[in-house]
Amino acid sequence: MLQVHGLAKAFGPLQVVRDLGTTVQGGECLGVMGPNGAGKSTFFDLLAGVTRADAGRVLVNGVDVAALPPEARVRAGLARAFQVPKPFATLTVGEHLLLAADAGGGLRGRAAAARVDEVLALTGLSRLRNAPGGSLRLLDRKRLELAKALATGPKVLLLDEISGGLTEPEVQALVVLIRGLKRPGLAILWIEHIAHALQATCDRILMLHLGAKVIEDRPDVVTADPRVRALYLGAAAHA
Ligand SMILES: Nc1ncnc2c1ncn2[C@@H]1O[C@H](COP(=O)(O)OP(=O)(O)OP(=O)(O)O)[C@@H](O)[C@H]1O
Repeated sequence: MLQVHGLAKAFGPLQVVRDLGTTVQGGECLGVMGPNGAGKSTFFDLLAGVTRADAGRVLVNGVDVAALPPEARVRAGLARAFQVPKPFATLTVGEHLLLAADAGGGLRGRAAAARVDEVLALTGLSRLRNAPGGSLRLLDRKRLELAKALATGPKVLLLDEISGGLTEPEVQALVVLIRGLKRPGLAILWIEHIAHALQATCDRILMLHLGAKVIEDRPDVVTADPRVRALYLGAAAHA
């Protein structure tokens, strides 16, 4: 579903992403971890096309999207959900999703309405279909952020620290939701600092440090790896 080869980006003298590659199949979830400044957000920016890579290929279902602008990448099947959801205060939940199904998914009329119904059910938002965005509590704003990405009909879903700011029970609710999204036609990549959320959801974890891959393996293998433990303990010691 997603193949990344030789991705690289420097900001001036600072090499932020170095020769990064991975493959995420449909039905898989890849967790992305790393200390602050490791290059995680830049990695997603390069996938989504908001930052142009210096080198590398990004294939979505075999189609190289690396030269495309962000909106074309959404139409090619790449969708992203952000840490801080910013819904329109007066648009309803349903209206947000109709917009996403239209602008990002190219759907109109009954097809768009059917997509909205499906996504509302998947994300547990059916009861809030007519609620204005401004009235939602944080967890429901996170659900809406996810739902907007899903309404575009993605093949690859990028989750950018979407647990940020949630309480522990709310994180658990989000984990249940994301686990329920795993299906053959969808590859999920999830940047998160909350290790247990990734362990409960992801098939593999990719650990980044200074823009390069340290390890990519099963969650239990990654969390037991001495390099990973040193990185996180080191980060804690300097915090
Ligand atoms: N537009 C930019 N110009 C210059 N440097 C940048 C730019 N964007 C990011 N950086 C630098 O690139 C490095 C990686 O940043 P990035 O935000 O990708 O890390 P991160 O792993 O997502 O960190 P965090 O966990 O704190 O969000 C950092 O040193 C950052 O200061």
